[in-house]
Amino acid sequence: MATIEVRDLVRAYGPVRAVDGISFSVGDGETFALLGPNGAGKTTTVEILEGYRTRDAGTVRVLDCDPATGGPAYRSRIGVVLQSAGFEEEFTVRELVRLQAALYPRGHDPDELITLVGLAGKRDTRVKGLSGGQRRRLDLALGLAGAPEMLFLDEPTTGFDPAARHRAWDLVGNLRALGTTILLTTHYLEEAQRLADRVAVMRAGRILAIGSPEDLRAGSKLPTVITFELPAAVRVADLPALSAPPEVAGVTVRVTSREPVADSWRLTGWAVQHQVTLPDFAVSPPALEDVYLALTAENTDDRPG
Ligand SMILES: Nc1ncnc2c1ncn2[C@@H]1O[C@H](COP(=O)(O)OP(=O)(O)OP(=O)(O)O)[C@@H](O)[C@H]1O
Repeated sequence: MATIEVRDLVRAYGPVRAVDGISFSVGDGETFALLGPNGAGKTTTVEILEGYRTRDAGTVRVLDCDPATGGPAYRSRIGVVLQSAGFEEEFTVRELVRLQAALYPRGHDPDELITLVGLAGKRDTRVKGLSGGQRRRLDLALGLAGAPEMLFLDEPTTGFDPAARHRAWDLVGNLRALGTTILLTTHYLEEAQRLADRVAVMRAGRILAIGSPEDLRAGSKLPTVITFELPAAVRVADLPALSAPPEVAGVTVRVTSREPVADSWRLTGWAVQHQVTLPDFAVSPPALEDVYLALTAENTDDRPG
């Protein structure tokens, strides 16, 4: 069953078609990421699904409701974590989470939630005393306070330090394991690769590609790259013939390989035979980030504005 169904969605701001006829669906319990450069139309799409922005054309169903007409009853079933929520600076973390949870018929226990997002030590701290990353964690706690059936996360880890980001990923992973459907926007491709079952890459209001990160990587036809350090006693000309000529930068050799298995075998077999080591030997298939960069670079943005 689909939790989100979007068909031919259009939203324009004057001459700018911010969302230009997109269609996608998100299954029950699925984590789905919208990716794309600044101005691609992600936030506009998400705000329409949340019921906070009107659409010009197309159909939208979320949790079997039309967000445009669902009103407070619809919004009490969804959780929204915005990029920059304005807080009442004088409230403490605990007071804010309690207030938020009290707005919902089946809100979470505030103390459990505060612990879940890693703010237990800041429970009684006023908002004005929180760091940027701690405020984002508070955003997350507030978005979850109503025990939502569906969660919208708009760039949830922007401004997090690496450890906090990993904790947030674990948290989203736990929510996902509990069956919460999650729609995520992010500029961190590693985050999408880590969290999302499927992603849609948007640009200029359109969806350029949609699928699981693995499907997009496999379908991209981008090459696997083999790298290693050239030992002092070895010249590039000594290396075996490969599917592509090696490129050398300093001591690093890079092969943009079309036959990664065969090239790895040729190189490692050659090294063993000649009793040399190839320091830092690595075979790197294309990452989601490579696919994203190739997709968004190929399609020029000719939209006015
Ligand atoms: N209120 C508005 N009035 C006029 N134009 C707008 C408005 N909101 C967004 N736009 C335009 O619509 C387009 C899509 O914007 P949107 O915020 O949806 O993109 P985004 O993909 O979320 O970008 P970002 O990654 O920067 O958050 C942009 O060209 C933007 O300038």
